[in-house]
Amino acid sequence: MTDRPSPPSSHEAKVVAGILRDAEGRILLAQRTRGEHAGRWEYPGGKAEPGESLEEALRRELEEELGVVIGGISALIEVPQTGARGPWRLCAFEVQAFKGEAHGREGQALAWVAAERLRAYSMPPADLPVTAALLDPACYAITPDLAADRTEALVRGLDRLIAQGSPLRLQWRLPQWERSAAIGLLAAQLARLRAAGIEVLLNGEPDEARRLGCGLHLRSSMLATVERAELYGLDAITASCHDASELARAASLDLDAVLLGPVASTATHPGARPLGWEEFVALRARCALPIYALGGLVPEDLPAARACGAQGIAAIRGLWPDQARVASG
Ligand SMILES: Nc1nc2c([nH]c(=O)n2[C@H]2C[C@H](O)[C@@H](COP(=O)(O)OP(=O)(O)OP(=O)(O)O)O2)c(=O)[nH]1
Repeated sequence: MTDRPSPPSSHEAKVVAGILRDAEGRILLAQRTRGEHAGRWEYPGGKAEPGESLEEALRRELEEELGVVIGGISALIEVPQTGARGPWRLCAFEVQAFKGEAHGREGQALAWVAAERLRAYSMPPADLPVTAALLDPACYAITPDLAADRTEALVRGLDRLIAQGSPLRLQWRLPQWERSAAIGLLAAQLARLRAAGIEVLLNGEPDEARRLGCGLHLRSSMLATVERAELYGLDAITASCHDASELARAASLDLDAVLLGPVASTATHPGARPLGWEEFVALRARCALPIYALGGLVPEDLPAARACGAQGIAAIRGLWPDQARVASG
């Protein structure tokens, strides 16, 4: 587990936002009536006042704006951002219970939206990571770098991932394998992975992913050269990023998420300088894509990752089940 990040700086403005659900599980959005994002939809809330805790601010804002009194809350994600007026942070909370019927007390329109419809609503950029935290897996596993004769070990690992039963993205990356063997095994495994709720992204070419009907992961060298038109019709697309210019490139291609790292030192790239959480936050603040933190991380790092604006963690060792047995057996 990595060291916890230092707390956000005190000069950073905080905006709190609440995820409220109705009896059918629909989520409440409010339409902004003024300012830069007028007309866009957001998770209800507003700016925390000096000296106020985040919970106090959320309680006050939701009472003022919606006329509801909230019960327990839990942190979902914090999204550090850099705006024209300096650094600020969107702090989103799941609201476990509330009293009262939500109504737009400031003249704003409200909508209760089924989770799978959230992305149909135009939102401010900082909300993209919040919506992704609600909808997409927090864990992004990468296949271990097994030798080409280790099919059985790989399939055993997949069996265990499926048995775990938790939502997952899985990058199919087998650099030591013949291309046709790597793709042939994925074609044979794809249906059962998908049936288990595992979303597969092929580390490879757009055409290969299109033929298989799976997602695509772009290595950073490919991120630099790929054209948007080549990505047409693909499921989820992610990319490897290490700096601000790669993040900007990924944003310009409107990718679904990126992997940013290494956050801590990792055996996969022993010579690479770790970013650390502070640098991760600084890079995250300049970009509004969902970002998985990569490099030396394990599931216990998830709360720290979410507090730094990460969608979750991406890992080979940290997420591949029973790695020791796969490596030796
Ligand atoms: N409440 C809320 N605000 C959000 C979200 N996403 C996002 O970018 N924001 C921004 C819009 C505003 O600039 C700021 C919220 O402050 P506010 O609701 O008190 O708005 P305001 O009119 O006083 O501020 P401003 O637009 O004049 O800057 O955070 C979100 O999901 N919920």
